[in-house]
Amino acid sequence: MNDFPSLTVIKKDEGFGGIKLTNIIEVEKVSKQYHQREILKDVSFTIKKGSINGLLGPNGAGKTTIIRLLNGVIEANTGMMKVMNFDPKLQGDEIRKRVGIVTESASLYHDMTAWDNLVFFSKIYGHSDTKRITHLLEQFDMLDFKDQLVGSFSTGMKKRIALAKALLHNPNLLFLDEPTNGLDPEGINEVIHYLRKVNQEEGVTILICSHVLHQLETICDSYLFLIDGRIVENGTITELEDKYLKEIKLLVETGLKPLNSQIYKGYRYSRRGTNQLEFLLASKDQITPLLADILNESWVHNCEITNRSLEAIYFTIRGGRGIE
Ligand SMILES: Nc1ncnc2c1ncn2[C@@H]1O[C@H](COP(=O)(O)OP(=O)(O)OP(=O)(O)O)[C@@H](O)[C@H]1O
Repeated sequence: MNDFPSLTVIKKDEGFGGIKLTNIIEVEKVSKQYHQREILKDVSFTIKKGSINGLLGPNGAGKTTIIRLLNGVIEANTGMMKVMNFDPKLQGDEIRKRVGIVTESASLYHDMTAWDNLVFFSKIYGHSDTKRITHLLEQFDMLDFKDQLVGSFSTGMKKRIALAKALLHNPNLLFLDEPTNGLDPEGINEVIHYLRKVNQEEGVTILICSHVLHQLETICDSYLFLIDGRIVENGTITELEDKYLKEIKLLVETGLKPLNSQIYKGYRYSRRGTNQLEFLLASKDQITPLLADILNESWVHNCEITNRSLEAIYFTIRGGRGIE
């Protein structure tokens, strides 16, 4: 445990976009029990500074427990954790000063205006700064609504104010617990848009807990899969695809009419619509030669890999059992 790596050491590995990144969170062999029941088992992972990460797993997997441990709200039974080089067991206050949290309930006062809520919480945080509040309301396109009661807002607007609240004290790290729950597709896209903005413009590292996989696909750099209190897999989507996507399903919109109803030039396919053929390929390397062959004979208007989703990968990891 004493050889736990220091955050000040630049790691050999390259980060996202080729930039060298340090780890902002390091977790090693952590377990947590409640009343002799093991909730987290031998959990180890790292989170790189500046990245957006999905902590994915079904209800009861232990996601919220991990967030609470990282914030020093509860203590691990065994193992080692470092958050920004602080030990949550001993230096929870230091961590909480530098971390923003958005929980499902958002904890806003519904009978107060957006502005008054943010002023109230910034005073509690000891960061009473109206410029920061105005900036955040602008960032989340809520300045025009600052004098309205939070209780009158849509779920999406409340989420935006909850995000602003979590960012009042300029945190380095943001934890989000099920941030898209209760939102319609438009609201989900909005939250994802704002999270990306916060990550890019303020350099905030983000850890998102969710059991809804497809919503996170467009935003996360890296994923952790937590099942029954264990991290069963982690990596970027490319790493996970390389490991788990053993067969590619390629849907091609084309005028091609192969003579054989099952095989075209050695590639297995099935017809999905008048101008749609779905090919089964052994790897991505077969896509270019297949398309070149088709284009020799006919037109192609579109093509897409249909089984590369995070959900498909999750099902492979989990052996076909559903996440929700
Ligand atoms: N204070 C507690 N005392 C006893 N058991 C607890 C306590 N907190 C959580 N648990 C149990 O630990 C397990 C993991 O809970 P946790 O809330 O971390 O899961 P989760 O992955 O966040 O689930 P969800 O997606 O439903 O929020 C659950 O079985 C839960 O009942």
